[in-house]
Amino acid sequence: MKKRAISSFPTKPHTLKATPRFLSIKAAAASSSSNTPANTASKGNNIRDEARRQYLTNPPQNQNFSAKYVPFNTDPVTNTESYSLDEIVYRSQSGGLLDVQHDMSALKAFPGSYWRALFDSRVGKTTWPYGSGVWSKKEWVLPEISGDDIVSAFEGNSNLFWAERFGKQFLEMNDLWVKHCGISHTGSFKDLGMTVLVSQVNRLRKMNRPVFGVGCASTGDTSAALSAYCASAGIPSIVFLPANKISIAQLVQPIANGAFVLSIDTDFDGCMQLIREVTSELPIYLANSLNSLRLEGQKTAAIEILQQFDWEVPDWVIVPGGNLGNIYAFYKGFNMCKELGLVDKIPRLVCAQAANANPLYLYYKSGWDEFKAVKANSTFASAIQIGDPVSIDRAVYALKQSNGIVEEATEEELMDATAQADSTGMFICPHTGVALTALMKLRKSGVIGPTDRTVVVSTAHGLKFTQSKIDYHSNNIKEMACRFANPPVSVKADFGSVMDVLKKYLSKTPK
Ligand SMILES: Cc1ncc(COP(=O)(O)O)c(C=O)c1O
Ligand SMILES: N[C@@H](CCOP(=O)(O)O)C(=O)O
Repeated sequence: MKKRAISSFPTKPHTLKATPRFLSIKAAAASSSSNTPANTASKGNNIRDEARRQYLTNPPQNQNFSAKYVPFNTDPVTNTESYSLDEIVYRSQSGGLLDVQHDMSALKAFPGSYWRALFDSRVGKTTWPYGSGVWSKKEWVLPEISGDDIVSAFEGNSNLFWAERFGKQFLEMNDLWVKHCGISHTGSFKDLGMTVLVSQVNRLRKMNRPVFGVGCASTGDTSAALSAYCASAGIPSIVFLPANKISIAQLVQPIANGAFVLSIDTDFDGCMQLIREVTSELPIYLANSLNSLRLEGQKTAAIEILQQFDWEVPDWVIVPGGNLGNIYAFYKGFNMCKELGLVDKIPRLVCAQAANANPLYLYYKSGWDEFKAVKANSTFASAIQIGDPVSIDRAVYALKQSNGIVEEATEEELMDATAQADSTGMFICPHTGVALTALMKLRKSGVIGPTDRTVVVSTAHGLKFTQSKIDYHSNNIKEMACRFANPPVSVKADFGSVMDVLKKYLSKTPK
Protein backbone atom coordinates (compact mmCIF):
# COMPACT_ATOMS: atom_id res chain seq x y z
CA MET A 1 0.00 0.00 0.00
CA LYS A 2 1.28 3.45 -0.98
CA LYS A 3 1.18 6.18 1.63
CA ARG A 4 0.80 9.84 0.82
CA ALA A 5 3.90 11.84 1.63
CA ILE A 6 2.33 15.15 2.59
CA SER A 7 -0.67 15.31 4.81
CA SER A 8 -2.01 17.21 7.75
CA PHE A 9 -1.65 14.06 9.83
CA PRO A 10 0.92 11.35 9.89
CA THR A 11 0.23 8.48 7.55
CA LYS A 12 3.57 7.03 8.63
CA PRO A 13 4.39 6.48 12.31
CA HIS A 14 6.81 9.01 13.76
CA THR A 15 9.79 7.78 15.68
CA LEU A 16 9.88 8.41 19.40
CA LYS A 17 12.29 11.27 20.04
CA ALA A 18 11.46 12.17 23.62
CA THR A 19 9.83 10.39 26.48
CA PRO A 20 6.16 11.23 26.96
CA ARG A 21 6.96 12.76 30.34
CA PHE A 22 8.49 15.71 28.51
CA LEU A 23 5.51 16.16 26.29
CA SER A 24 2.84 18.73 26.78
CA ILE A 25 -0.28 19.47 24.85
CA LYS A 26 1.09 22.89 24.03
CA ALA A 27 2.09 21.90 20.51
CA ALA A 28 -1.37 20.58 19.77
CA ALA A 29 -3.01 23.63 21.29
CA ALA A 30 -0.59 25.94 19.46
CA SER A 31 -1.45 24.32 16.17
CA SER A 32 -5.08 25.26 16.77
CA SER A 33 -4.61 28.82 17.95
CA SER A 34 -3.85 30.49 14.64
CA ASN A 35 -6.21 28.28 12.71
CA THR A 36 -9.43 30.24 13.03
CA PRO A 37 -11.63 30.89 9.99
CA ALA A 38 -10.79 34.62 10.17
CA ASN A 39 -7.04 33.95 10.19
CA THR A 40 -7.12 31.33 7.45
CA ALA A 41 -9.38 33.40 5.21
CA SER A 42 -7.13 36.44 5.51
CA LYS A 43 -4.22 34.28 4.32
CA GLY A 44 -6.27 33.01 1.38
CA ASN A 45 -6.26 29.48 2.83
CA ASN A 46 -9.07 27.28 4.02
CA ILE A 47 -8.98 25.39 7.31
CA ARG A 48 -7.81 22.19 5.59
CA ASP A 49 -4.87 24.03 3.96
CA GLU A 50 -4.07 25.57 7.29
CA ALA A 51 -4.07 22.18 9.03
CA ARG A 52 -1.66 20.89 6.36
CA ARG A 53 0.63 23.91 6.82
CA GLN A 54 0.58 23.48 10.59
CA TYR A 55 1.47 19.84 10.22
CA LEU A 56 4.45 20.62 8.01
CA THR A 57 5.80 23.38 10.22
CA ASN A 58 5.00 21.69 13.49
CA PRO A 59 4.66 17.92 12.97
CA PRO A 60 3.43 15.97 15.98
CA GLN A 61 6.30 14.32 17.81
CA ASN A 62 6.56 10.90 19.35
CA GLN A 63 3.37 9.53 17.88
CA ASN A 64 3.27 5.97 16.71
CA PHE A 65 -0.42 5.24 16.72
CA SER A 66 -2.11 2.63 14.58
CA ALA A 67 -5.20 0.44 14.41
CA LYS A 68 -6.26 -2.73 12.59
CA TYR A 69 -9.20 -5.10 12.30
CA VAL A 70 -9.10 -8.21 14.48
CA PRO A 71 -11.77 -10.87 15.13
CA PHE A 72 -14.07 -9.64 17.87
CA ASN A 73 -13.40 -11.03 21.36
CA THR A 74 -10.89 -13.73 20.50
CA ASP A 75 -7.61 -14.52 22.21
CA PRO A 76 -4.83 -12.64 20.33
CA VAL A 77 -2.31 -15.32 21.35
CA THR A 78 -4.15 -18.20 19.69
CA ASN A 79 -5.78 -16.15 16.91
CA THR A 80 -3.42 -13.81 15.09
CA GLU A 81 -5.81 -12.98 12.24
CA SER A 82 -5.80 -9.25 11.48
CA TYR A 83 -6.43 -6.86 8.58
CA SER A 84 -5.35 -3.38 7.65
CA LEU A 85 -8.13 -0.81 7.87
CA ASP A 86 -7.46 -0.22 4.18
CA GLU A 87 -8.80 -3.68 3.38
CA ILE A 88 -12.46 -4.19 2.56
CA VAL A 89 -13.51 -6.77 5.09
CA TYR A 90 -16.52 -6.99 7.40
CA ARG A 91 -16.29 -10.48 8.87
CA SER A 92 -13.54 -12.69 10.30
CA GLN A 93 -12.48 -15.93 8.60
CA SER A 94 -14.84 -17.85 10.86
CA GLY A 95 -17.72 -15.55 9.89
CA GLY A 96 -17.68 -13.70 13.22
CA LEU A 97 -17.67 -9.97 13.90
CA LEU A 98 -14.57 -7.83 13.63
CA ASP A 99 -13.35 -5.11 15.98
CA VAL A 100 -10.98 -2.20 15.42
CA GLN A 101 -8.04 -2.79 17.72
CA HIS A 102 -5.78 0.14 18.55
CA ASP A 103 -2.13 -0.22 19.43
CA MET A 104 -2.80 0.31 23.10
CA SER A 105 0.86 0.21 24.10
CA ALA A 106 1.55 3.21 21.82
CA LEU A 107 -1.39 5.09 23.33
CA LYS A 108 -0.33 4.06 26.85
CA ALA A 109 3.03 5.77 26.31
CA PHE A 110 1.09 8.91 27.17
CA PRO A 111 -0.47 9.29 30.62
CA GLY A 112 -4.21 9.74 31.12
CA SER A 113 -3.63 13.38 32.09
CA TYR A 114 -2.09 13.99 28.65
CA TRP A 115 -5.14 12.64 26.84
CA ARG A 116 -7.58 14.49 29.08
CA ALA A 117 -5.79 17.78 28.50
CA LEU A 118 -5.39 17.17 24.76
CA PHE A 119 -9.05 16.35 24.24
CA ASP A 120 -10.15 19.27 26.42
CA SER A 121 -7.90 21.66 24.47
CA ARG A 122 -9.72 20.88 21.23
CA VAL A 123 -13.29 21.56 22.37
CA GLY A 124 -15.09 24.58 20.94
CA LYS A 125 -12.58 25.31 18.17
CA THR A 126 -12.87 25.31 14.39
CA THR A 127 -9.49 23.72 13.76
CA TRP A 128 -9.61 21.07 11.03
CA PRO A 129 -10.51 18.35 11.82
CA TYR A 130 -10.51 18.70 15.62
CA GLY A 131 -13.58 20.95 15.65
CA SER A 132 -15.49 17.69 15.34
CA GLY A 133 -16.24 15.89 18.60
CA VAL A 134 -15.22 12.67 16.84
CA TRP A 135 -11.99 13.89 15.25
CA SER A 136 -10.97 15.73 18.40
CA LYS A 137 -10.19 12.16 19.50
CA LYS A 138 -8.57 11.25 16.16
CA GLU A 139 -5.65 9.37 17.74
CA TRP A 140 -8.18 6.95 19.27
CA VAL A 141 -10.42 6.76 16.20
CA LEU A 142 -8.51 6.46 12.91
CA PRO A 143 -4.99 7.51 13.86
CA GLU A 144 -3.52 6.99 10.42
CA ILE A 145 -5.97 8.78 8.17
CA SER A 146 -4.90 12.05 6.59
CA GLY A 147 -6.81 15.20 7.46
CA ASP A 148 -7.11 15.64 3.69
CA ASP A 149 -9.37 12.56 3.50
CA ILE A 150 -11.63 13.37 6.41
CA VAL A 151 -15.29 14.11 5.64
CA SER A 152 -16.78 15.93 8.61
CA ALA A 153 -19.68 18.22 9.50
CA PHE A 154 -18.07 18.95 12.88
CA GLU A 155 -20.40 16.40 14.44
CA GLY A 156 -20.34 15.44 18.11
CA ASN A 157 -19.77 17.82 21.03
CA SER A 158 -23.48 17.29 21.64
CA ASN A 159 -25.40 18.70 24.52
CA LEU A 160 -25.34 16.86 27.87
CA PHE A 161 -28.04 18.56 29.89
CA TRP A 162 -29.39 18.29 33.39
CA ALA A 163 -32.98 16.97 33.21
CA GLU A 164 -33.83 18.73 36.45
CA ARG A 165 -37.59 18.89 36.28
CA PHE A 166 -38.13 15.45 34.74
CA GLY A 167 -35.79 13.91 37.31
CA LYS A 168 -37.43 15.58 40.29
CA GLN A 169 -41.05 15.35 39.20
CA PHE A 170 -41.20 11.82 37.88
CA LEU A 171 -38.28 10.00 39.46
CA GLU A 172 -37.24 11.78 42.64
CA MET A 173 -33.78 12.06 41.17
CA ASN A 174 -31.53 15.07 41.36
CA ASP A 175 -28.65 13.98 39.15
CA LEU A 176 -30.33 12.91 35.92
CA TRP A 177 -28.77 13.90 32.60
CA VAL A 178 -29.64 13.54 28.95
CA LYS A 179 -26.88 13.20 26.34
CA HIS A 180 -28.62 14.58 23.29
CA CYS A 181 -26.88 12.83 20.39
CA GLY A 182 -29.85 13.83 18.21
CA ILE A 183 -28.69 17.44 18.17
CA SER A 184 -26.48 16.69 15.25
CA HIS A 185 -26.05 17.29 11.55
CA THR A 186 -28.66 14.76 10.36
CA GLY A 187 -30.49 14.52 13.67
CA SER A 188 -29.14 11.30 15.15
CA PHE A 189 -26.06 9.68 16.69
CA LYS A 190 -25.35 7.98 13.36
CA ASP A 191 -23.35 11.04 12.25
CA LEU A 192 -20.65 10.07 14.76
CA GLY A 193 -20.00 6.77 13.05
CA MET A 194 -20.67 7.92 9.51
CA THR A 195 -18.01 10.62 9.48
CA VAL A 196 -15.47 7.87 10.20
CA LEU A 197 -16.80 5.37 7.70
CA VAL A 198 -17.20 7.85 4.83
CA SER A 199 -13.77 9.35 5.53
CA GLN A 200 -12.21 5.90 5.25
CA VAL A 201 -14.15 5.29 2.02
CA ASN A 202 -12.87 8.62 0.71
CA ARG A 203 -9.35 7.43 1.45
CA LEU A 204 -9.96 4.03 -0.20
CA ARG A 205 -11.32 5.67 -3.34
CA LYS A 206 -8.28 7.94 -3.57
CA MET A 207 -6.18 4.77 -3.32
CA ASN A 208 -8.15 3.40 -6.30
CA ARG A 209 -9.71 0.63 -4.24
CA PRO A 210 -12.83 -0.87 -5.88
CA VAL A 211 -15.46 1.20 -4.10
CA PHE A 212 -18.08 2.62 -6.44
CA GLY A 213 -20.36 3.79 -3.65
CA VAL A 214 -21.56 3.09 -0.13
CA GLY A 215 -24.74 1.24 0.83
CA CYS A 216 -26.82 0.50 3.90
CA ALA A 217 -30.06 -1.00 5.10
CA SER A 218 -31.83 1.40 7.37
CA THR A 219 -34.71 2.18 9.67
CA GLY A 220 -34.12 5.81 8.75
CA ASP A 221 -31.23 7.32 10.64
CA THR A 222 -28.28 5.40 9.16
CA SER A 223 -29.52 6.22 5.64
CA ALA A 224 -29.90 9.91 6.51
CA ALA A 225 -26.35 10.10 7.85
CA LEU A 226 -24.85 8.01 5.05
CA SER A 227 -26.46 10.05 2.29
CA ALA A 228 -25.45 13.38 3.85
CA TYR A 229 -21.79 12.48 4.35
CA CYS A 230 -21.55 10.83 0.93
CA ALA A 231 -23.15 13.85 -0.73
CA SER A 232 -20.70 16.11 1.01
CA ALA A 233 -17.78 14.08 -0.37
CA GLY A 234 -19.31 13.47 -3.82
CA ILE A 235 -19.57 9.71 -3.25
CA PRO A 236 -22.66 7.78 -4.48
CA SER A 237 -24.85 6.34 -1.73
CA ILE A 238 -27.41 3.55 -2.04
CA VAL A 239 -29.99 2.96 0.68
CA PHE A 240 -32.36 0.05 1.29
CA LEU A 241 -35.42 1.11 3.27
CA PRO A 242 -38.28 -1.08 4.51
CA ALA A 243 -41.34 0.31 2.67
CA ASN A 244 -43.75 2.29 4.85
CA LYS A 245 -41.82 1.61 8.05
CA ILE A 246 -39.87 4.83 8.53
CA SER A 247 -40.98 8.37 9.24
CA ILE A 248 -41.51 10.87 6.41
CA ALA A 249 -38.84 13.14 7.88
CA GLN A 250 -36.33 10.29 7.74
CA LEU A 251 -37.38 9.19 4.24
CA VAL A 252 -36.94 12.64 2.78
CA GLN A 253 -33.36 12.97 4.07
CA PRO A 254 -31.63 10.53 1.65
CA ILE A 255 -33.96 11.63 -1.15
CA ALA A 256 -32.93 15.26 -0.69
CA ASN A 257 -29.25 14.31 -0.40
CA GLY A 258 -29.33 12.54 -3.76
CA ALA A 259 -29.00 8.93 -2.60
CA PHE A 260 -30.25 6.06 -4.74
CA VAL A 261 -33.20 5.04 -2.56
CA LEU A 262 -34.78 1.59 -2.77
CA SER A 263 -38.04 1.19 -0.89
CA ILE A 264 -38.31 -2.55 -0.38
CA ASP A 265 -41.38 -4.52 0.61
CA THR A 266 -39.85 -6.14 3.67
CA ASP A 267 -38.77 -5.18 7.18
CA PHE A 268 -35.35 -3.89 8.35
CA ASP A 269 -34.00 -7.41 8.89
CA GLY A 270 -34.97 -8.27 5.30
CA CYS A 271 -33.20 -5.14 4.02
CA MET A 272 -30.13 -5.98 6.11
CA GLN A 273 -29.95 -9.46 4.64
CA LEU A 274 -30.22 -8.02 1.11
CA ILE A 275 -27.54 -5.35 1.59
CA ARG A 276 -25.15 -7.96 2.97
CA GLU A 277 -25.64 -10.10 -0.12
CA VAL A 278 -25.39 -7.13 -2.49
CA THR A 279 -22.23 -5.71 -0.92
CA SER A 280 -20.51 -9.08 -1.24
CA GLU A 281 -21.22 -9.07 -5.00
CA LEU A 282 -20.90 -5.42 -6.06
CA PRO A 283 -18.29 -2.71 -5.36
CA ILE A 284 -20.57 -1.13 -2.77
CA TYR A 285 -19.05 -0.59 0.65
CA LEU A 286 -21.23 -1.64 3.60
CA ALA A 287 -22.11 1.22 5.96
CA ASN A 288 -24.14 -0.57 8.63
CA SER A 289 -22.64 -1.08 12.06
CA LEU A 290 -21.73 -4.63 11.14
CA ASN A 291 -18.79 -2.65 9.78
CA SER A 292 -16.77 -2.03 12.93
CA LEU A 293 -15.38 1.28 11.62
CA ARG A 294 -18.69 2.95 12.46
CA LEU A 295 -18.35 2.14 16.15
CA GLU A 296 -15.01 3.94 16.35
CA GLY A 297 -16.88 7.20 15.79
CA GLN A 298 -19.85 6.29 17.96
CA LYS A 299 -17.62 5.45 20.95
CA THR A 300 -16.57 9.11 21.17
CA ALA A 301 -20.00 9.98 22.66
CA ALA A 302 -18.96 8.01 25.75
CA ILE A 303 -15.65 9.86 25.97
CA GLU A 304 -17.52 13.13 25.60
CA ILE A 305 -19.80 12.28 28.53
CA LEU A 306 -16.77 11.79 30.78
CA GLN A 307 -15.23 14.98 29.46
CA GLN A 308 -18.43 16.93 30.08
CA PHE A 309 -18.46 15.70 33.68
CA ASP A 310 -14.87 16.88 34.03
CA TRP A 311 -13.74 13.23 33.86
CA GLU A 312 -16.02 12.05 36.65
CA VAL A 313 -17.71 8.74 35.89
CA PRO A 314 -21.53 8.55 36.07
CA ASP A 315 -23.12 5.57 37.82
CA TRP A 316 -25.43 4.56 34.96
CA VAL A 317 -25.73 5.13 31.23
CA ILE A 318 -28.94 4.02 29.49
CA VAL A 319 -28.92 3.43 25.73
CA PRO A 320 -31.83 2.37 23.48
CA GLY A 321 -30.83 -0.69 21.43
CA GLY A 322 -31.81 -2.02 17.99
CA ASN A 323 -29.06 -3.40 15.77
CA LEU A 324 -26.96 -3.20 18.97
CA GLY A 325 -23.80 -1.53 17.72
CA ASN A 326 -24.21 1.55 19.88
CA ILE A 327 -24.29 -0.16 23.27
CA TYR A 328 -20.93 -1.73 22.45
CA ALA A 329 -19.60 1.58 21.14
CA PHE A 330 -20.42 3.19 24.51
CA TYR A 331 -18.74 0.36 26.37
CA LYS A 332 -15.66 0.65 24.16
CA GLY A 333 -15.38 4.41 24.67
CA PHE A 334 -15.68 4.12 28.45
CA ASN A 335 -13.34 1.17 28.62
CA MET A 336 -10.62 2.85 26.56
CA CYS A 337 -10.74 5.80 28.96
CA LYS A 338 -10.26 3.39 31.85
CA GLU A 339 -7.50 1.38 30.20
CA LEU A 340 -5.62 4.52 29.24
CA GLY A 341 -5.86 6.02 32.70
CA LEU A 342 -8.27 8.91 32.07
CA VAL A 343 -10.72 7.49 34.62
CA ASP A 344 -10.58 4.62 37.08
CA LYS A 345 -13.87 2.81 36.41
CA ILE A 346 -16.71 2.55 33.92
CA PRO A 347 -20.44 3.14 34.42
CA ARG A 348 -23.01 0.36 34.51
CA LEU A 349 -24.78 0.16 31.16
CA VAL A 350 -28.47 -0.40 30.54
CA CYS A 351 -29.74 -1.36 27.10
CA ALA A 352 -33.41 -0.54 26.56
CA GLN A 353 -35.54 -2.25 23.92
CA ALA A 354 -39.09 -1.87 22.67
CA ALA A 355 -41.15 -4.86 23.85
CA ASN A 356 -42.28 -5.26 20.24
CA ALA A 357 -38.68 -5.80 19.10
CA ASN A 358 -36.91 -7.30 22.08
CA PRO A 359 -34.55 -10.17 21.15
CA LEU A 360 -31.81 -8.91 23.48
CA TYR A 361 -34.23 -8.53 26.38
CA LEU A 362 -35.49 -12.10 25.93
CA TYR A 363 -31.92 -13.39 25.74
CA TYR A 364 -31.00 -11.50 28.92
CA LYS A 365 -34.07 -12.78 30.73
CA SER A 366 -33.14 -16.34 29.75
CA GLY A 367 -29.90 -15.86 31.70
CA TRP A 368 -28.00 -15.53 28.42
CA ASP A 369 -29.00 -19.10 27.73
CA GLU A 370 -29.93 -19.11 24.05
CA PHE A 371 -30.28 -16.26 21.58
CA LYS A 372 -33.27 -16.37 19.29
CA ALA A 373 -33.98 -13.75 16.64
CA VAL A 374 -37.59 -12.54 16.69
CA LYS A 375 -39.98 -11.15 14.10
CA ALA A 376 -40.00 -7.49 15.09
CA ASN A 377 -43.48 -6.05 15.40
CA SER A 378 -44.48 -2.52 14.55
CA THR A 379 -43.40 0.01 17.19
CA PHE A 380 -43.52 3.77 17.56
CA ALA A 381 -39.80 3.43 18.21
CA SER A 382 -39.52 2.54 14.53
CA ALA A 383 -35.75 3.00 14.27
CA ILE A 384 -35.27 0.05 16.65
CA GLN A 385 -37.79 -2.27 15.02
CA ILE A 386 -35.13 -4.92 14.55
CA GLY A 387 -35.51 -8.62 15.33
CA ASP A 388 -32.14 -10.04 14.31
CA PRO A 389 -29.49 -7.55 15.47
CA VAL A 390 -26.12 -7.93 13.76
CA SER A 391 -24.15 -6.85 16.84
CA ILE A 392 -25.76 -9.21 19.33
CA ASP A 393 -22.37 -10.62 20.42
CA ARG A 394 -20.95 -7.14 20.91
CA ALA A 395 -23.94 -6.11 23.02
CA VAL A 396 -23.74 -9.17 25.27
CA TYR A 397 -20.02 -8.57 25.78
CA ALA A 398 -20.59 -4.90 26.67
CA LEU A 399 -23.35 -5.75 29.14
CA LYS A 400 -21.41 -8.53 30.83
CA GLN A 401 -18.28 -6.40 31.15
CA SER A 402 -20.19 -3.45 32.61
CA ASN A 403 -22.44 -5.42 34.97
CA GLY A 404 -25.22 -4.20 32.73
CA ILE A 405 -28.97 -4.68 32.56
CA VAL A 406 -31.52 -5.00 29.76
CA GLU A 407 -35.02 -3.52 30.10
CA GLU A 408 -37.98 -3.25 27.78
CA ALA A 409 -40.85 -0.80 27.18
CA THR A 410 -44.34 -1.47 25.88
CA GLU A 411 -45.83 0.91 23.33
CA GLU A 412 -47.94 2.62 25.96
CA GLU A 413 -45.01 2.94 28.37
CA LEU A 414 -42.68 4.44 25.78
CA MET A 415 -45.25 6.89 24.46
CA ASP A 416 -46.25 7.98 27.98
CA ALA A 417 -42.61 8.47 28.94
CA THR A 418 -42.04 10.49 25.78
CA ALA A 419 -45.02 12.72 26.55
CA GLN A 420 -43.94 13.14 30.17
CA ALA A 421 -40.44 14.14 29.11
CA ASP A 422 -41.80 16.54 26.52
CA SER A 423 -44.03 18.11 29.17
CA THR A 424 -40.85 19.11 31.03
CA GLY A 425 -39.43 20.94 28.04
CA MET A 426 -37.80 18.14 26.07
CA PHE A 427 -38.90 17.04 22.61
CA ILE A 428 -37.57 13.52 22.50
CA CYS A 429 -37.78 10.71 19.97
CA PRO A 430 -39.68 7.51 20.91
CA HIS A 431 -36.40 5.60 21.29
CA THR A 432 -35.41 7.96 24.05
CA GLY A 433 -38.87 7.23 25.48
CA VAL A 434 -37.82 3.57 25.58
CA ALA A 435 -34.68 4.50 27.52
CA LEU A 436 -36.65 6.70 29.93
CA THR A 437 -39.11 3.86 30.54
CA ALA A 438 -36.19 1.60 31.44
CA LEU A 439 -35.01 4.25 33.88
CA MET A 440 -38.48 4.58 35.43
CA LYS A 441 -38.66 0.82 35.94
CA LEU A 442 -35.19 0.61 37.45
CA ARG A 443 -35.94 3.54 39.77
CA LYS A 444 -39.20 1.91 40.84
CA SER A 445 -37.47 -1.37 41.64
CA GLY A 446 -34.75 0.54 43.52
CA VAL A 447 -31.95 -0.72 41.28
CA ILE A 448 -31.12 2.88 40.38
CA GLY A 449 -31.02 5.05 43.49
CA PRO A 450 -32.30 8.64 43.88
CA THR A 451 -28.83 10.12 44.01
CA ASP A 452 -27.22 7.94 41.36
CA ARG A 453 -25.74 10.05 38.58
CA THR A 454 -27.54 8.70 35.53
CA VAL A 455 -27.22 9.57 31.85
CA VAL A 456 -29.97 8.74 29.36
CA VAL A 457 -28.71 8.71 25.79
CA SER A 458 -31.14 10.44 23.46
CA THR A 459 -30.38 8.95 20.08
CA ALA A 460 -32.36 11.09 17.61
CA HIS A 461 -34.13 14.41 17.36
CA GLY A 462 -37.84 14.42 18.23
CA LEU A 463 -38.58 16.45 15.10
CA LYS A 464 -37.97 13.31 13.04
CA PHE A 465 -40.89 11.60 14.78
CA THR A 466 -43.63 14.21 14.91
CA GLN A 467 -46.35 11.89 13.54
CA SER A 468 -46.19 9.69 16.65
CA LYS A 469 -46.57 12.79 18.82
CA ILE A 470 -49.50 14.02 16.72
CA ASP A 471 -51.21 10.63 17.06
CA TYR A 472 -50.64 10.59 20.82
CA HIS A 473 -51.79 14.13 21.51
CA SER A 474 -54.87 13.66 19.31
CA ASN A 475 -55.81 10.57 21.34
CA ASN A 476 -55.66 8.72 18.09
CA ILE A 477 -53.90 5.50 19.03
CA LYS A 478 -55.90 2.29 19.23
CA GLU A 479 -55.95 0.71 22.69
CA MET A 480 -53.82 3.44 24.24
CA ALA A 481 -55.15 5.73 26.97
CA CYS A 482 -52.74 8.53 25.96
CA ARG A 483 -52.80 9.69 29.59
CA PHE A 484 -50.63 12.73 29.01
CA ALA A 485 -52.21 13.92 25.76
CA ASN A 486 -52.46 17.68 25.41
CA PRO A 487 -54.70 18.28 22.40
CA PRO A 488 -55.28 21.80 21.08
CA VAL A 489 -58.63 23.41 21.97
CA SER A 490 -60.72 24.64 19.06
CA VAL A 491 -62.37 27.94 19.85
CA LYS A 492 -64.47 30.47 17.97
CA ALA A 493 -62.73 33.67 16.88
CA ASP A 494 -64.49 35.99 19.33
CA PHE A 495 -63.32 37.58 22.58
CA GLY A 496 -66.04 36.01 24.76
CA SER A 497 -65.33 32.45 23.62
CA VAL A 498 -61.59 32.88 24.07
CA MET A 499 -62.13 34.36 27.58
CA ASP A 500 -64.43 31.48 28.60
CA VAL A 501 -61.89 28.92 27.55
CA LEU A 502 -59.04 30.73 29.29
CA LYS A 503 -60.98 31.19 32.56
CA LYS A 504 -61.79 27.48 32.63
CA TYR A 505 -58.13 26.70 31.99
CA LEU A 506 -56.88 29.07 34.72
CA SER A 507 -59.33 27.68 37.28
CA LYS A 508 -58.12 24.12 36.65
CA THR A 509 -54.39 24.80 36.44
CA PRO A 510 -52.49 24.56 39.77
CA LYS A 511 -50.76 27.85 40.76
C1 LIG B 1 -32.85 6.73 16.88
C2 LIG B 1 -32.20 5.42 17.13
N1 LIG B 1 -32.06 5.02 18.39
C3 LIG B 1 -31.47 3.86 18.69
C4 LIG B 1 -30.99 3.03 17.71
C5 LIG B 1 -30.34 1.76 18.12
O1 LIG B 1 -28.96 1.78 17.89
P1 LIG B 1 -28.23 0.39 17.64
O2 LIG B 1 -28.77 -0.14 16.35
O3 LIG B 1 -26.81 0.73 17.54
O4 LIG B 1 -28.58 -0.48 18.77
C6 LIG B 1 -31.14 3.39 16.37
C7 LIG B 1 -30.72 2.52 15.26
O5 LIG B 1 -30.73 1.34 15.34
C8 LIG B 1 -31.73 4.63 16.07
O6 LIG B 1 -31.85 5.05 14.82
N1 LIG C 1 -31.50 2.45 13.42
C1 LIG C 1 -30.65 2.07 12.37
C2 LIG C 1 -30.70 0.62 12.03
C3 LIG C 1 -29.40 0.18 11.39
O1 LIG C 1 -28.40 0.28 12.33
P1 LIG C 1 -26.85 0.33 12.02
O2 LIG C 1 -26.28 1.08 13.16
O3 LIG C 1 -26.40 -1.07 11.94
O4 LIG C 1 -26.65 1.04 10.72
C4 LIG C 1 -30.96 2.98 11.18
O5 LIG C 1 -31.23 4.13 11.40
O6 LIG C 1 -30.96 2.53 10.06
